Amino acid sequence: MTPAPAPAPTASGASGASASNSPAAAAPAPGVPIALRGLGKRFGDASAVADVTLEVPAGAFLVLLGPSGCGKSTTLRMLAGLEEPTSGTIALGDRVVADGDAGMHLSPGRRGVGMVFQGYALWPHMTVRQNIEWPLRVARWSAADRRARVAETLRLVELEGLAERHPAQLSGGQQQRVAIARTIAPRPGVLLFDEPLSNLDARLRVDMRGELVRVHRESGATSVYVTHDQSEALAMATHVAVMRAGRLEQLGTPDELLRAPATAFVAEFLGTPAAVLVPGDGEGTGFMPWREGSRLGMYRPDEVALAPADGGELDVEVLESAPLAGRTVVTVRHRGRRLAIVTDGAAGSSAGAARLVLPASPVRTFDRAEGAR
Ligand SMILES: Nc1ncnc2c1ncn2[C@@H]1O[C@H](COP(=O)(O)OP(=O)(O)OP(=O)(O)O)[C@@H](O)[C@H]1O
Repeated sequence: MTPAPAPAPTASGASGASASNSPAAAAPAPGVPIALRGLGKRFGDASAVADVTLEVPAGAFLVLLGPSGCGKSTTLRMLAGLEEPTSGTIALGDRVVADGDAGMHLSPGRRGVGMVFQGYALWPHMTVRQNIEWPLRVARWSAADRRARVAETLRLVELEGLAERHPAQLSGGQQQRVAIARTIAPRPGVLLFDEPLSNLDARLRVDMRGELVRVHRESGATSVYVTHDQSEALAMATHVAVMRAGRLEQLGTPDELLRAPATAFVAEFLGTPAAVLVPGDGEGTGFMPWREGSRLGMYRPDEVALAPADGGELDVEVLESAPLAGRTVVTVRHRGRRLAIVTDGAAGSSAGAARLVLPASPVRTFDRAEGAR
């Protein structure tokens, strides 16, 4: 990935008395590139994040993705300034905001970051307008600048008609939008999101994804978004950092991760359904599926087929079939591993013993021991 040229870092909205009375208050804040170098966090003897190095350009939408406990939230909290790294550095634009080795740590208010939490707490006694205006008052924006920015932010989140309501008079999704508006109002150069959609119902979650990405783009900020939901990550991200046990497993665009996963873990974590991984030995057309093999061959779920009678090379047990956009996802078990393949029509939907036909060679192979790390 080629980082975009770095724009001059902003003194940035959130803390800027400089924004007050200034025409600059009406200009979009440029996002800043984010660079983590050897970032680590220990809690006593336990390592929550270890040696994470990554860089994204200004305006990126970076998603931190991984299973529960892999260190996503801790990484985000270090970016926000809510946790101090125990090693490594965080740079926002040209500014190093935390250095774990040197014990240097800028407070959250001095970083130019805005954060949207899962449990967004709006002030219940304030109207929507007053809630959004609050951080601008704290940052000492002038009354005229505040009025203009609140109107602009209300338009951006499409809440113009609800400005005089109180939070209790809003739906969950509308409250979430107020929380987002309040965060982006001071024009932070970096927006941080910690599973902000997890309290919403499934339908609203999908609608809000699109809205969040639009708000991100129009705000001009660089965003970092934590989720364990891979479909959310793939739908929203310009860059995905897959984390595992505190470490960065792979950084790439959604397309790169799906086409060229660096590890078996990434291949199995991403995709609907995920790639089919089969133990065996050899490479390319020489790859032979074999139970004791030291490698894992990766195949695309729609290139593996159920074999006609007497055909096929891989004994499996069909567990279930489910429709997916006019095709069928067949879930099978092979030597204790659940695999899902995609077939046309409703073929092979009956449960029981079956065989699979594999393409002539796997897309790629992984070291099996590494995959099981
Ligand atoms: N304040 C703390 N004190 C001790 N250990 C902590 C603390 N915060 C997090 N951890 C540990 O650090 C590891 C990473 O936690 P973190 O919350 O970053 O994971 P996560 O990927 O965000 O998980 P989830 O998706 O479940 O929120 C976990 O093992 C967790 O128990």
